[in-house]
Amino acid sequence: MSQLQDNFGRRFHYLRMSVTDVCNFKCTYCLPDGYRPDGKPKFLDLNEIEHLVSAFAEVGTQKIRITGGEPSLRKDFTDIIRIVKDNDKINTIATTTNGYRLAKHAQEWYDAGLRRINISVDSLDPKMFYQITGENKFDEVMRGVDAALEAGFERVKINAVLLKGLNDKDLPRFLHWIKSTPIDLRFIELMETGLGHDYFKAHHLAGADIKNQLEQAGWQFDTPAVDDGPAQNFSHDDYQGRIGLIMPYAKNFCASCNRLRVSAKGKLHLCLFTENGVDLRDLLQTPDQQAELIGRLHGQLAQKKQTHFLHDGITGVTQHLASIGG
Ligand SMILES: Nc1nc2c(ncn2[C@@H]2O[C@H](COP(=O)(O)OP(=O)(O)OP(=O)(O)O)[C@@H](O)[C@H]2O)c(=O)[nH]1
Ligand SMILES: C[S@@+](CC[C@H](N)C(=O)[O-])C[C@H]1O[C@@H](n2cnc3c(N)ncnc32)[C@H](O)[C@@H]1O
Ligand code: SF4
Ligand code: SF4
Repeated sequence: MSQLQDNFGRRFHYLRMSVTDVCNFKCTYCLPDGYRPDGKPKFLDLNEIEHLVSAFAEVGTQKIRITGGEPSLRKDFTDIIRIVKDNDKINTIATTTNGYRLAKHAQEWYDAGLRRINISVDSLDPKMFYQITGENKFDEVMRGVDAALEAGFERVKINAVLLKGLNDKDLPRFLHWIKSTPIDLRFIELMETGLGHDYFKAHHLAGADIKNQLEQAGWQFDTPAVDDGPAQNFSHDDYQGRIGLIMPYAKNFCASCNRLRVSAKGKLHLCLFTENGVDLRDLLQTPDQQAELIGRLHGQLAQKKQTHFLHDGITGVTQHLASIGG
């Protein structure tokens, strides 16, 4: 089967698969009032996930990131990892987590086949962490980071959303941490979402400010590999860790887009800020639907737009990133 490609020559070998919308944190930029169930949600079950993974693998997907909401809230999270691992065509299994179950389960997830883990830590000041996430769990999450480092993951990345007036004084602490800790630290520019307009106005901070500070301190830009996504990465001889910047408002950010998304209820999203999701669930019920499912994927790829429209304040269907897994 042919590889998924859009009309702009971009190839899509990376699937961000959301497995739940539910989250136990209340990050002020994402779910400030916490998760609000909409009826009794029925998220993709293990069979549907297996069929989804199998179809995407057939059309060139090599990397799957399991995301959410908080993916580790699923009781069958380890089984989901195993399902992805059982597909020989997928060579990278990753997850993004708020880290609250990591201290207990890092080794179990690694043993099931998970190899890369991104953990959200918006501040290294426990009080600020609490203020941003609504949860007083800084120590627990940091124990999780240690457990991930010990479990032997190929990559441990830390995500911090840049927030004016909140964590914008934290750079020295973060730098001190990665001097002797081999993690990839990523600063993510706050993105506007449907419900986050006022928050965005109050707290958006351009990643370019951090980039200037890093360059002045001798950090070197790492030339991206062909298949790298949109993050800009930097390294420094005096530091064991590296730094990545995700700057979605920067020029040409979307040129290297290499990822597709499927929501926890089985909708394909061609972009994080797409106008609507396209239902795949009716074709996830039995293995013999795979050819039809692949046909739908190819048909949809032809509709993918060149960029997002965030500069015009158009956030599409995305009310908050927990609804699509970031
Ligand atoms: N606008 C936009 N933001 C993205 C994209 N990919 C990641 N991000 C942002 O970066 C956040 C963190 O991404 P992660 O879940 O850590 O995954 P990733 O950046 O793909 O990580 P790697 O696979 O390790 O490169 C997401 O939740 C988004 O906020 C993208 O394609 N477009
Ligand atoms: C939606 S969360 C899902 C996974 C998990 N719950 C976590 O927080 O890591 C994925 C990522 O999206 C980021 N994120 C959420 N809302 C955002 C926004 N408005 N702008 C930029 N990043 C955002 C979070 O910081 C997190 O790193
Ligand atoms: S960013 Fe992640 S941890 Fe925070 S509220 Fe959103 S889904 Fe939950
Ligand atoms: S904003 Fe949309 S098009 Fe741009 S990189 Fe992200 S997912 Fe791809």
